[in-house]
Amino acid sequence: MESTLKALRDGESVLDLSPRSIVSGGVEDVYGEDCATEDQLVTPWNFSVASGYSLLRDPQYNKGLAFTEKERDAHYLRGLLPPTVTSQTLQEKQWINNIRQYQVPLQKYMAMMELQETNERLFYKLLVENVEELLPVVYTPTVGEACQKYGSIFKRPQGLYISLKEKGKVLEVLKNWPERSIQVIVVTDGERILGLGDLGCQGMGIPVGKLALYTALGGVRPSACLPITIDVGTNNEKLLNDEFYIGLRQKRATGQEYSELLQEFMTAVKQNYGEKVLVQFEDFANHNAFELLAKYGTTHLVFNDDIQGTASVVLAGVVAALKLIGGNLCDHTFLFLGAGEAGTGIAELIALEISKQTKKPIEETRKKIWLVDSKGLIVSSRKDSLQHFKKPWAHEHDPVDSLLNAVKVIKPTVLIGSSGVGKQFTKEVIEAVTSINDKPLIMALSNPTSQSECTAEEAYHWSEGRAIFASGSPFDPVEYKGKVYYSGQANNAYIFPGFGLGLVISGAIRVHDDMLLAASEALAKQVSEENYKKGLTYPPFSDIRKISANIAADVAAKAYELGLATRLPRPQNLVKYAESCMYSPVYRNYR
Ligand SMILES: NC(=O)C1=CN([C@@H]2O[C@H](COP(=O)(O)OP(=O)(O)OC[C@H]3O[C@@H](n4cnc5c(N)ncnc54)[C@H](OP(=O)(O)O)[C@@H]3O)[C@@H](O)[C@H]2O)C=CC1
Ligand SMILES: CC(=O)C(=O)O
Ligand SMILES: [Mg+2]
Repeated sequence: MESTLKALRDGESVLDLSPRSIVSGGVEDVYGEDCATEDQLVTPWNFSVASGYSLLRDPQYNKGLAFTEKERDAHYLRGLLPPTVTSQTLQEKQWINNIRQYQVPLQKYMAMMELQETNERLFYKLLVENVEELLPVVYTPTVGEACQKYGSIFKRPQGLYISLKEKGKVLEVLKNWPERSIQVIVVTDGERILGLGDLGCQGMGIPVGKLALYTALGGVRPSACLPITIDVGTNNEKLLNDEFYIGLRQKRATGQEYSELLQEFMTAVKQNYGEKVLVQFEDFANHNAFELLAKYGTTHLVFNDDIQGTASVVLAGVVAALKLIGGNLCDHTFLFLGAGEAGTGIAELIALEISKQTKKPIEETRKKIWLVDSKGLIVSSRKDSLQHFKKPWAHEHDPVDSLLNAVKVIKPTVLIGSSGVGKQFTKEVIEAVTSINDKPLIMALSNPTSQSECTAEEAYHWSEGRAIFASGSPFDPVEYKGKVYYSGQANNAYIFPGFGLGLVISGAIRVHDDMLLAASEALAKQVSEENYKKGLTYPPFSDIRKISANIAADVAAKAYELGLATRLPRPQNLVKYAESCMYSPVYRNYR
């Protein structure tokens, strides 16, 4: 046995070693796995060059039946594949046919994950070319269900898990990841997964899904993307008692223990990947999210998707909607249900944009924006007990206990849902906002679909077809009184892939609010007359690669303008440059 292992190590041929009977019965295998008794140690052998069998099992290089005759000869694939040679296009057709046969969304999700794990380029080609159909599968709403059931559907690990057990060893853990040149990290601690709450370690579905979109929608190479889940425990009793739960079985660590792990993580990230790696915080609970962004925003290239990406996408949708609802941004009155990351993040960016447009101080422009939280309208008499991120929105007003009453007294022209709680835009609420406006702009941002403040059907029916509606998770077109209504998807997926690409291609070292405004403007500009005619305030996702290239170009331009870009000299045509940097999932030929 030892001689066999030595031969393998030394690269000698072991193919002539015929299996021999051994004393304990059975047949000796050359790797020593099967013949070892359970208490003996075995060596987990692997080959370092992807060829033959290992090439077929390498998701980065596998092409399945699309390996050419020449490649089959050159890479020891003869006999490992049936004789047919197919094209990537035919494989795509086969996969989409198969996926369409699954009735259950979670089965579609699992099939897509299986493809990602076995043939990465085919996965991305399928996703890029069927983006409107497959986005709801790999992303919201289905990813929400996948996270809830992550433990029971778990097959192979994806991404990197950093738990409290790794405290003091985070740099070593990062070094276990097979790729060295990482450009984008999406990290969660699983405490606020969509509107589904604390899913602990099972939140991993979110960084994995977001990074799949970084590649498919924004063209960042998959090997440059690293999904990370930081596991500090969970307060979700159901998961703690679930035999299939994959995370630490303890209550969440908080305070110093939490911040020390995060500090170690952020330090290790910079040490391992350098100054220009983008860290996207995703689905942290708001009691950590704002603090992490403020703390690391000055020392790292960090971006909070829920606060900043959402703000940028919603501002774009509101600006685009002005063509349909009339007026300038400063003429509108905004009312939010939900004053957390998404709500206050959006509110602040709208106030900033109005301030820039009107040259009025932001303290002034905030006054047209009102927020309702679980305790009612945020007003000055509540100021002392409010979390810090709500305080700027505590305007002078009598207390108002409910959303419906807030609509009646504030008389908003724009109603935005960012509460994480479904069905809050009731018939009465939508009727009230419709009674004030000819065309009310209603955005139900909460994900997944089950948490949406209302459905598209409810918005159009209860407003008698007058609402301009967009939602965080997609809804099918709705027919009302013989007319078909199309709603847009107000989701940060429009922004973060292009935004991140812009940071990466310019070598930006910090994120600045003006970049968010630039991304927002770039997105709003992409809404065409044809989209407006359908009542849409976002362009279709089918154009997302072009949209992302435009967003990336404008974000990069802003980074150069602000002196935050390090990739010099600045490319002349940033759109073309962004496009040229984008990953294409078409198969490569192997020599
Ligand atoms: N479409 C998109 O692109 C995005 C959508 N989202 C979605 O937005 C939702 C919220 O996310 P986020 O802001 O990060 O969450 P947070 O937990 O930070 O904020 C939630 C807010 O909603 C309030 N709230 C909760 N329940 C009610 C209720 N019954 N009535 C009134 N207010 C209520 C909370 O009030 P209190 O403070 O009093 O507890 C809090 O202010 C999620 O569903 C998420 O999926 C988020 C990011 C992007
Ligand atoms: C879309 C998103 O980031 C969220 O719902 O949290
Ligand atoms: Mg999120």
